[in-house]
Amino acid sequence: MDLSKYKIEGSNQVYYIPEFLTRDEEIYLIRKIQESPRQSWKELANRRLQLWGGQLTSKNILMPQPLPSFATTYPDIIPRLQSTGVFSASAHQAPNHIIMNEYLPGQGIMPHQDGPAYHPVVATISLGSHTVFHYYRYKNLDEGPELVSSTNGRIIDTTPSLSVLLEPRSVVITTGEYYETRLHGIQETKEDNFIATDGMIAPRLAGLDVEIANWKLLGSNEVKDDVLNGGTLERSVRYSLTCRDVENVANLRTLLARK
Ligand SMILES: O=C(O)CCC(=O)C(=O)O
Ligand SMILES: [Fe+2]
Repeated sequence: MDLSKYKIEGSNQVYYIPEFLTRDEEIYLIRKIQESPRQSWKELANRRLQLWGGQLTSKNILMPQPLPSFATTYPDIIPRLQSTGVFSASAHQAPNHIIMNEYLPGQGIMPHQDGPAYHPVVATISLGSHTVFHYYRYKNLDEGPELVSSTNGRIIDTTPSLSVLLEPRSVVITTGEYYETRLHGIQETKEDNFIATDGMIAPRLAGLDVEIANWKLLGSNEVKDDVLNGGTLERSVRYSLTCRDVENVANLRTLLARK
């Protein structure tokens, strides 16, 4: 697959592919998720999630479990992600782990980094609803006194450095410094309002007043019209599949050594 045409302008290491899954595949996956037993969910304070492919130990070793057939076979998400080439240098040349997050309207995820357990590539598939995904950078120590928020003692610049509108069925692939040195997050809002431009320059997200960096790559004409004409998109329930390759996987030898 020629990924270069999906590169988001202004990023050089983030790719956006609309319609990565078909509508039928999306409907099937959402049905499988909604049919899953209550105990397969992990409840967090402000959202819930499932782990597909196993749990990580405190030392970042994956205790592997088979991925469900609705990730490997129908739809064949794993081979499809492999065909993009972004996992060709990872330990298993394929994602072996998926975090499936559920977001109700008004739910989001605080700016964070994904950490060292994974090969530094993440593919995030959206189902059911759009969202707006922001990348943030840390401030340099010499940049201004307005200390707004921090993690690990470092100050996060609260103005996103890149903002991407994720349509249902799309995948966004984060690599390079966007994985290794930036943070990412989703704001807790029930709707997204856009500021129209003349169609020659990027439309903007109201409130934060940042550009929608992937506006030229959007797949749905309805979404594109809304975004370009200063419309509003209401969020509905979104399921996201965060697909990564965990480098260290437990085998019999590592299991015995743990004792
Ligand atoms: O749901 C998303 O789009 C992002 C999820 C995420 O960042 C994570 O699970 O680490
Ligand atoms: Fe993340």
